Amino acid sequence: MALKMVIPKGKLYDKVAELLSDIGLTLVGDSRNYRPQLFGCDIEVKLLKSQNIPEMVALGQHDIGFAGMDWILEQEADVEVLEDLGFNPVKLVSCIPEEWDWNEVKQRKIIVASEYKKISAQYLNKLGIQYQLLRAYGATEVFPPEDADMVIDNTSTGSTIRANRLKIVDTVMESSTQFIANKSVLDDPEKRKQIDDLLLLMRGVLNGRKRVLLEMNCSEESIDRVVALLPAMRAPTVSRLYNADGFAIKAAIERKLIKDLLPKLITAGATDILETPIRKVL
Ligand SMILES: Nc1ncnc2c1ncn2[C@@H]1O[C@H](COP(=O)(O)OP(=O)(O)OP(=O)(O)O)[C@@H](O)[C@H]1O
Ligand SMILES: O=P(O)(O)OC[C@H]1O[C@H](OP(=O)(O)OP(=O)(O)O)[C@H](O)[C@@H]1O
Repeated sequence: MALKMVIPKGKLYDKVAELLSDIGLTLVGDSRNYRPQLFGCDIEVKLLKSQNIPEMVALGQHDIGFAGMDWILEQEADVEVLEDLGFNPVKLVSCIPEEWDWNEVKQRKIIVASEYKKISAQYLNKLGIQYQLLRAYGATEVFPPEDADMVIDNTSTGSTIRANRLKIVDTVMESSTQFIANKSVLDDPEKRKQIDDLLLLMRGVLNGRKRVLLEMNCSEESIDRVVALLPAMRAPTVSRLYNADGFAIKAAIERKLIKDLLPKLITAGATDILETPIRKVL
């Protein structure tokens, strides 16, 4: 039977669609079609609001899906988290009006607006303060000061918090997009194999995005200096140049090291340096 996959519409969609495309599965459908086709495999796809996904996967309506960790925890969804994809990172923060003193606010009973009722209650209970929770349905940051004393909401750039003249008092949790599965589906050997294969390819793509492939030439005299600079996955590949003195070197290097590494390689004697993206590391 076809594997059933649920994909978040909204903010999380683009990164998930890009990942699927990078593993060779292309989503086809217009933006109002919530049942796109996934070409290249036997997987049935449906789009849902990301808040509905953890519950639907836990119930077994869908075998696998993608959802923010915030909504997995908020719904206490009993799903298997297969991989933290790291996409769309946010922090859930508690905020009060900019000019208020948090130590004073803590002393009285406060009204707290949030879309995350369970996570908020757990946080506020831990603080040991008196509160009343108000379920927000978006635009949470606009509630204070007239309609609430505090908000607990997600933030990415912080611009919505600043624009509404709020300040952060605590980080309640961090969240990013997770690849999840229904727990009992993993007991089905055929579906398990399909899911494991998807996971292998996704991890290959995520690892590939962290690295680039560097190729360069160098002379006999500089080879030891150049190789010593290369923090390759294992050891760099070194081969002799045909009909010439010197070597060709190839190594997969962490992307974040490249900026500092390239000038050092040139100083050490590397020439003809090529940097290319890596699609997958398996
Ligand atoms: N500004 C943001 N940047 C990155 N991720 C976000 C941001 N806002 C929310 N998210 C994440 O997106 C998921 C869905 O949140 P939310 O309901 O706010 O967005 P949406 O349903 O995609 O958007 P909308 O309600 O505007 O259609 C959550 O897991 C949340 O953590
Ligand atoms: O830190 P920032 O980069 O400003 O992003 C955070 C804001 O983005 C989301 O709002 P959204 O645009 O989805 O509106 P909503 O509050 O109506 O859900 C979220 O709920 C925050 O309000």
